[in-house]
Parts: sequence; C-alpha cells; structure tokens
Amino acid sequence: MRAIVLSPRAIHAVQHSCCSAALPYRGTHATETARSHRNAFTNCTRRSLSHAPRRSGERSHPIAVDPTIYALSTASGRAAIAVIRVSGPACKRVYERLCPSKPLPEPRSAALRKLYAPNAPPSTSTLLDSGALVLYFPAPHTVTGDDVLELHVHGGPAIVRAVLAAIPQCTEPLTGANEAVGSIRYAEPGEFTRRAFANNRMDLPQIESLGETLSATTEQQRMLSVRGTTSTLAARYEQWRQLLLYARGELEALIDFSEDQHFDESPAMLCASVARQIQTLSTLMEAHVANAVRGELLRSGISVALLGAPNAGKSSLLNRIVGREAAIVSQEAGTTRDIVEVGVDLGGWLVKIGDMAGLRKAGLVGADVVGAVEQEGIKRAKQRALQSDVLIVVQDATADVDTEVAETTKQCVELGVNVVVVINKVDQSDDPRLVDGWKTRLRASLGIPLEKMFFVSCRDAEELAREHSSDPGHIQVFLQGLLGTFAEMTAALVPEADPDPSIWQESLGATERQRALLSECLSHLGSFLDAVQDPLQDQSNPQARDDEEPDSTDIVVAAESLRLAADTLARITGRGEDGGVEEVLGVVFEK
Ligand SMILES: Nc1nc2c(ncn2[C@@H]2O[C@H](COP(=O)(O)OP(=O)(O)OP(=O)(O)O)[C@@H](O)[C@H]2O)c(=O)[nH]1
Repeated sequence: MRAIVLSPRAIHAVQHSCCSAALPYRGTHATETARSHRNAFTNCTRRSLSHAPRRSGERSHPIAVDPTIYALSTASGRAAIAVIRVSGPACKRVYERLCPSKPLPEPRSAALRKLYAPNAPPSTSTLLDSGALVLYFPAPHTVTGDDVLELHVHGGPAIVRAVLAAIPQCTEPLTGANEAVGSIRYAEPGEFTRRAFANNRMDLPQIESLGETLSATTEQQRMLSVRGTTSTLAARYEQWRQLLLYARGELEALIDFSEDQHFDESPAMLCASVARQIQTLSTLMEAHVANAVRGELLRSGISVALLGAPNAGKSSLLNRIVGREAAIVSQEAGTTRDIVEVGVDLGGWLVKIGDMAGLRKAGLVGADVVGAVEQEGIKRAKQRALQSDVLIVVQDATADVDTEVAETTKQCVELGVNVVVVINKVDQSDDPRLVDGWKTRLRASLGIPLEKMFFVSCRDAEELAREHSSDPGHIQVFLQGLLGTFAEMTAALVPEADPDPSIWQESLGATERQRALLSECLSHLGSFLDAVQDPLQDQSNPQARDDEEPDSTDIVVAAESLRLAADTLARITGRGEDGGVEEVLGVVFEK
C-alpha cells in the first residue's frame, strides 16, 4: 500500500476547504472564476445533510435517553443453557433487582447466582432460576459500548420465559438510589449491533461480516466471514478516503491560492502528480473489486453446469459428485429434460450443480424423435451452460464429440467460463491409446488444457467389482481437480502495485454493497482522470508543461470528482460527513 504523503499545502487547503465560505475572495479574476465554478458545481451536486456528522467516540444519543434493551441471545427452544443479554444504563439495576442479596460480580468474572422475581421478597416461591451464571461488563469496553449484563440461565423454556418477563419490571431501584436509568424494553432485531456501531465498537464492514458469520454454512464461507469480522477493510477504505481528501486538497490549493502564493511545481505538474496517485489508487481499487466478485462466489455459491450428449453419463456423474441418487440414471437417451439443480458443500465450497438435458440436434435422431419438450430442455441447458461459473463437459469415451456440445463449449470458453472435461465410461474401452487420443483431440478442437481433462468411470467400485473389473474411474482425481478449479477461481488477486497477499485475502470479504460503492467510486475517479487528462499529457512534454496552465473549470470538475469519490467511500464505512448514515444503516441492518 502506498503511504499517504500529505504536503503542508494540502493540509492547509483541506482545512480551508471545509470552511470555504469563510474564506475571503482574494486573488485575481481567474482564481475567482475557479472558486465560483467550484461553489456552483459543489452546491448543485452535494446532497443535503440530514444528519449531523458522527465523530469518533461521539454517541448518537445521550446516555440518559437510551433505553436499556434485553434479548434472548441463544436460539429459542429447550437447551441446557440459554443466554439473556441486557445492554444499557439499567444493567446494574436489573442485577440488583434479580439478585437482591448478593453483590454485583467483579467486572468480566462469572458468578453463580439465584435469580428472584423483582417485585417480591426473595423466597423459594419467588425463585426464577436456582443457579445462573451472571457476568457484568461495564461500559465502554463492551460488545455494545454500553454496560452489559449476561445471564446464563437454565435453558428450559419456562425458566427463560420467566426471566425475560422479569427484566422489564426491574426499573424501580431496590434501595433509595435516584439516578435515572430510563426504560427497559426487548431489543429490536439487530439493535445490539446498531448500538455497537453508534458507540464506535464496530464498523459497517465488520457488521456485514458478522451477518455473514451467522449465516455461513460452508468452511469457505466461515473463513471468509471470520476474516471479515477481524479485518482491516474499514481502515483501508478510510485510508483511501484520506488519500482522496488530500489529493483534493492539492487541487483546492491550486484554486484558492495559485495566484497569491508561490508553488514549487507548476499547476500542470501538480495535476499530473495528483493524477498519478489517483491512477495507482484506481488500480488497487479495481483489484479489490475483482476480489469482491471472487468472494461473492464463496458467499452465493459456485454455479456448475453438466453439459454433454444424451446418455454421456451426466446424471451418473452428478450422483457420484454429491454421493447420492440426486438424478435419475437410465439407458434411455433424453431421460433428463429440465434442469435438476442440486446444492452441495464440496470440500468447503458451496456449489450449485445443474444436471441438464443432453444436447442433440432437433428432428429425427436414429429411431428417436426430439420432441418439443426435449427441445425446450436443450435450449435451457445451453442458457444454463453460458451463465455458469464452471462448465463440466461430460463426454462418452466410446462416442464422437457431438457438434452441439462442441459449439456450446466453445461459446462458454469465449465467455470466460471455466471449462473442465470429463471423459466418462473409460471402463468400456480397453484401447491403451484412448487417453492420449482424447487429449490430442480435445486440445485441438476445444483448446482445453491437459490439467482440465479427467478420465473417469461413473460406475461405482462395488458394481465394477461384481463384474471382476478394477475401478479405472479416478473419480477422486476428478473431484480433486474440480476443487483445484474452485480454489483458483476464488483465490485473491494480488495487484503488482501492492504485493502483500495477506491484505488482499481480506478484500475477498468485501460485500456486494461495498463492491457496488467501490465501482461508483471508480467511476468518479475516472471522471477525475478525464478532467486532468490534458495536464497529465503535458507532463510528458516539458515545453507544454511550463507554458500551459490547466483549465480552471477542469480543475474544479476534477476536485469535485474527488469529493464525490471520497463521499462514496464514506458511505461504505458509514462514517462520512455526508455518508447518508441512516440510509446505509438501513441497507445493512435490514438483513
Ligand atoms: N459402463 C458405464 N456405463 C455408464 C457410465 N456412466 C453412465 N453409464 C450408463 O450410461 C447410461 C446413461 O447414463 P446417464 O447418467 O443417465 O446419462 P445422461 O447423460 O444423464 O443421459 P440423459 O439424461 O439422457 O441426457 C446409464 O445406463 C448409465 O448406467 C460409466 O462410467 N460406465
């Protein structure tokens, strides 16, 4: 990652640009024109601020008005233990009312307590739970940033219900304390996390990863989400945003002070140097976006399509891959008509495999007629193949390559689909030249590399043993090859400009929302580069560089593009001055 170098001039300009209305209009007509361009442009594009900026450590609500919230944090239903979490200023009071005879446990130390109904003297008849583990976490270093009380009660539904019903009755103090602790109510979905965000305990990218942690079902999704919750993604976005602010500061300085002060560089040289920084940043951001797309494959699953002629063994291969009879296998050609979709966890990757109709030409095929239903199935099969992430072409080792199959495979290769070829039914041939023959043919006709060709038999080992044949199928070799393809597709790309693989692993965790905003940011950077293109070209021509000044309107447009780009990054973290915080929170928390 390039270090951000901030020139004193840029700091000065950024500071002043934040309160540019207060700047006296000094200087010549040219700079005044540039300033007025900037103000007019900025005013018409800047969105109105409906929310005061939230700064680090600043709370969204004063403590006194925050209600205390509570919720069952473990799943409902019968269990050995249930955890009830309380967060807010009334935590101590809740403890005092439920455990009236014992002191509050030491912060972060578990203590065994009996819990009693709050509005009756402690007795066996008012006992809610005979042995709960109680933990108290004082603010601010807690999961929400507020005081937190955790009650690990016995997990019987009646006990959980009774304790949950008792908590909101704990508002009155047991002793003569008169400090206001506000109301106590059941938490809304995601409210603990919202408070963590409001209290700067979590950033938005971490919250998004938390959502993914809770919904992860495969090993790869788990690794992705865990990386996200501990990652420095938000820090990286903020670093990029600062770089944009400083770059903008350089241009603002040009607008505000160029004719009043002496600069070491000419305006053209300055624009060119800022443009180079932005170009480097764009390259890094593009790699980040590409990795986000790869990460999406881990999250939503890799779409795999099985393509081949009728009877090639597609359904048989699907059943061998998923380890059960997911699709009907029959000697009758054209058994599979519609797409059979099967979701499966393959070696940690979520995979959606589509078994499809065998491709063959419409009309009479030998004794068979390709009817309307089969034709529709073939059409869908082709579409599904073209939309897939991985295409597995299944070819009967004893048959010729079907022209329809070859044609669709070529189209997929052109579209960048990852193609793997499986030569099936190798048990049916004892020709020693079979493998080499197919390798030569496939490389010549479809350009498939050797490592993407596999020779298998879908007949299971038991079946072959009954017929006194050995298992020549190497299904496991094929499966390992398939997993290798998945690994290649989902590995993080590391741009040359920043060859630190550990950082780029994390960019796989960028969510779809972050990816969309980064793409928007990149388009603003593109506008910036367009606007300063002329000064940039002047840089290669020293004569022009010295003589020609960049157009003031272009500089204003360029500076405004940088502002929009920086604001877009702020929307990713939800911490920006004009970040549309509530809008962003709505998108994130609706999940
Ligand atoms: N000997 C042998 N027979 C196989 C092998 N794989 C599949 N078969 C047989 O080939 C026939 C067709 O298999 P399927 O899996 O239904 O083929 P398909 O490509 O799905 O066929 P359609 O649904 O018609 O497109 C069945 O009789 C299978 O038992 C294999 O590796 N060796």
